[in-house]
Amino acid sequence: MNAQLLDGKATAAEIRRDLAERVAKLSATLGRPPGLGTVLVGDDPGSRAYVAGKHRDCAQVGIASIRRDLPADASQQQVEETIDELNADPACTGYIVQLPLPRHLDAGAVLERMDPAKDADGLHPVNLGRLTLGVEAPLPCTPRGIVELLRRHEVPLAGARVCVIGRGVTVGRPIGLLLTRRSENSTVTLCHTGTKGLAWHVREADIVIAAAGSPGLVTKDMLRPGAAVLDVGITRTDQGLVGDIHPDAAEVAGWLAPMPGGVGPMTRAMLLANVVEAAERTVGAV
Ligand SMILES: Nc1nc2c(c(=O)[nH]1)N[C@@H](CN(C=O)c1ccc(C(=O)N[C@@H](CCC(=O)O)C(=O)O)cc1)CN2
Repeated sequence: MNAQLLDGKATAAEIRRDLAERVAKLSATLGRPPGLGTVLVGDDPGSRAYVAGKHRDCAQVGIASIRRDLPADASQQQVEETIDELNADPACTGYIVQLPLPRHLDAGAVLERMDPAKDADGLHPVNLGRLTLGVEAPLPCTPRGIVELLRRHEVPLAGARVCVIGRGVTVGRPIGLLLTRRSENSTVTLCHTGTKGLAWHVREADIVIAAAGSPGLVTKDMLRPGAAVLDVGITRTDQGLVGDIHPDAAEVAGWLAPMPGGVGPMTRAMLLANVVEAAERTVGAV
């Protein structure tokens, strides 16, 4: 079987073109462009690269960038002061705190201190609560990107059996909430390190979303032929970046979102969409 490519790079480029038009209109209405803030603590190369990518994307669609970089030994108080500053800054439409934070910091307390209306990542407890209740809220970027990618490639969602691997807060937990909404109507099994018989769960699934950070975890023998397979795992090795989906999976998958080029670019595009929508809300356009 030749898997159909779920091309996140091309899809994200389409989304950015649409967003650039909306940003131009918003900038005219507001008298200034919407602004995205980022808070980066420390010098993890991956996190630095993701933040740099976010600001490049902003420049491409006309969103202003506000960047706050703090040293790896920044205190909880310093980080929280930065949050207070962005909460109060009228030029900042929305912002994100790049995760993970260094271990000495209380990430939960940092996220909770954000103004939920400026939470461009949809990771504030209030917004995750709204998502749980089915009330409108900014959606976490990777899960939103996954749903958008599946929809735009017409992968059937209603009634689909979805196996999610990984229970992290940015992907695994919220993707189940999105896919089980009435509008998606999928049935989700959330697998994690305590799951017995992972291969059995994967084989039952029409859609497999691997976000475990375990290189090559899902192999072709585990998959139902024709399944849609999305690789969200990224592990940095001496050989480069490695995903959770073994390359041989392409032989049996019906659709494949590879790493790189699948879900990652969609994560970036959805962050821009969240900022644009937050700005549109301030002018009553949505
Ligand atoms: N505050 C947040 N922190 C983190 C998030 C998040 O959504 N919000 N997600 C990840 C990191 N991330 C964005 O922040 C992210 C990860 C990967 C990609 C991406 O485009 N990946 C490429 C491959 C990697 C590369 O080229 O370096 C791809 O898949 O094509 C974008 C954003 C954790 N932290």
